[in-house]
Amino acid sequence: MSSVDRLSGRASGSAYFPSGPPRFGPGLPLRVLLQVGNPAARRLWLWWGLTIIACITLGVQVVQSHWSGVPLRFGGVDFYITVYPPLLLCVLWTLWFGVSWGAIPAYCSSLVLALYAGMPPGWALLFALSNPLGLLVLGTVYRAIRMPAAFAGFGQWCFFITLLFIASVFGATGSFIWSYANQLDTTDAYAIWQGWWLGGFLQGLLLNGPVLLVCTNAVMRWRNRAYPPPPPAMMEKWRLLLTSLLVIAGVLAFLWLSFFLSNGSARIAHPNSVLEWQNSAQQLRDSTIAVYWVLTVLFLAMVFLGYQFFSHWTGELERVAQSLARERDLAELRHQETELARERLEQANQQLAIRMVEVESLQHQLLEQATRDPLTYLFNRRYLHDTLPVELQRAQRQAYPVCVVMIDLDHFKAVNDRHGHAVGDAVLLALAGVLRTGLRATDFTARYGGEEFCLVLADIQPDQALELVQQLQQRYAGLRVRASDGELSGMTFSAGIACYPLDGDCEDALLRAADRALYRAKAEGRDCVRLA
Ligand SMILES: Nc1nc2c(ncn2[C@@H]2O[C@H](COP(=O)(O)OP(=O)(O)OP(=O)(O)O)[C@@H](O)[C@H]2O)c(=O)[nH]1
Repeated sequence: MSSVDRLSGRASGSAYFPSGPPRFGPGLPLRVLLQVGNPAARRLWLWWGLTIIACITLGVQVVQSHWSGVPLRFGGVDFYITVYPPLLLCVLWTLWFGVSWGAIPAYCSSLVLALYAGMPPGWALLFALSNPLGLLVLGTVYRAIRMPAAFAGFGQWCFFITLLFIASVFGATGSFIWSYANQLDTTDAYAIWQGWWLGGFLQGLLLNGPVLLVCTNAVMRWRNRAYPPPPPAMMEKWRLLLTSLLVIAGVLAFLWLSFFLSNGSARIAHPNSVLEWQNSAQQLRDSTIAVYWVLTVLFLAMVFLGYQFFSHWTGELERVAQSLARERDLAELRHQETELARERLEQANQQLAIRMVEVESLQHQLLEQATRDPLTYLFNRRYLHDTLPVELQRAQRQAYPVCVVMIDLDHFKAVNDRHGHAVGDAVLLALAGVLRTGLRATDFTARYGGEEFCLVLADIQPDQALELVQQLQQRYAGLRVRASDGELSGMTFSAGIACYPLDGDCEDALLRAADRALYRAKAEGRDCVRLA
């Protein structure tokens, strides 16, 4: 049974006792008898009604047959054993279904019995309370402690015997009312009282005991099936308080009633004779001592029961507290672990995001390095070879011309030789600037070799391309590049133009055609542009 079930309070038989045989829980309320449509309620009506009738009949039979106080000699001492069959049935109903189920038949039978025996109605109403008082103690304590219903094991039998003894003593207080109402003398009163509680105790032990042993489990299972018990509630606390108060009240009432009625009996029996009065007084003293002995035993039994009760409850509470603490610790641990895992995951995610940015940047750098010329930062030859075929396919699909222009600087070696490589680089950078800014967004420039450049001009006619390249030549010629001994100016380049699809329909053919045109431009004096 989980703590959730405990907290939600769902009916589950016994939340504090997750497994094992059924236990005595709260009594079945009498109002279940109102559910007339319920077959279980009809069965209860039948059996309970029969019980009430049987109790009344048997009660009357007790008076008719003079069963109260059957003498029994044991160890030289006379005992009087009262046989009271209704109590047998009432004990069973009390334990199996609740105090009301046993107390009502017990009250009815005692009342009818007393009236039948001629007791005045006022006394009869009081007298009939004695057996229900004993049953109340029996049933309430059993339910408050929630004893197992199995009646197996030494401890449970000790508990049953002890409680049965107390219940019998309480139940026997009626004997004093009986003696007083029938004006019996003190000796008879104590004999009846003794027989009454001893008889109740013995018949409970010898006759109820075996029935309880054999039938309780089955009856409780039937009851739990027909009426699922509610979960244990804090109500048990006031049940405990009520039980304790009842026990104390019962003892006080017992003391008061016994001495009061005994004195009354003695006076009634010997109104004139002093000697007999003294004898009666002596008997009263002896009897008082006997009563104190009983009370001592009663007290010890209560201590035993109290100890059982508190050890049971403190044990249960400790177990529940420990289990809750364990669950709480476990939950805290799980929470901490989850938090830790969440933090680690967050850190890992952050690291991953940083790495992703780094990888993306590296990829970008690699792509740049792979496709750009490091000096001029124009595209390189590899990019040209990757892109030109794609551009030609697009031109083919959309049917527009593409011009490929090969540019080669004139006498560039002389620049290097005369001014040094740094100035040569500056010249290359200056031309790259002219090419980058002089073309449309759809065109691109690649550095083809050392001082060779290749332009790819989309959707342009050869004469337009010629015009464009000549403009570039003019801008290049107008550049001023700083050199060690002044400025370089009037620089020139030669160019050859090949056009798709006129001069070739693939990259190789176009490049070769443009190269040939360039060669012609060089051969024809440089600083000029030739069409393939
Ligand atoms: N500064 C510099 N020089 C380069 C670079 N790449 C190639 N060169 C030089 O470019 C020169 C090319 O010389 P040539 O092939 O003889 O051509 P040219 O001197 O321009 O003569 P023509 O092309 O016939 O007009 C060589 O001196 C190379 O060293 C570079 O990145 N930087």
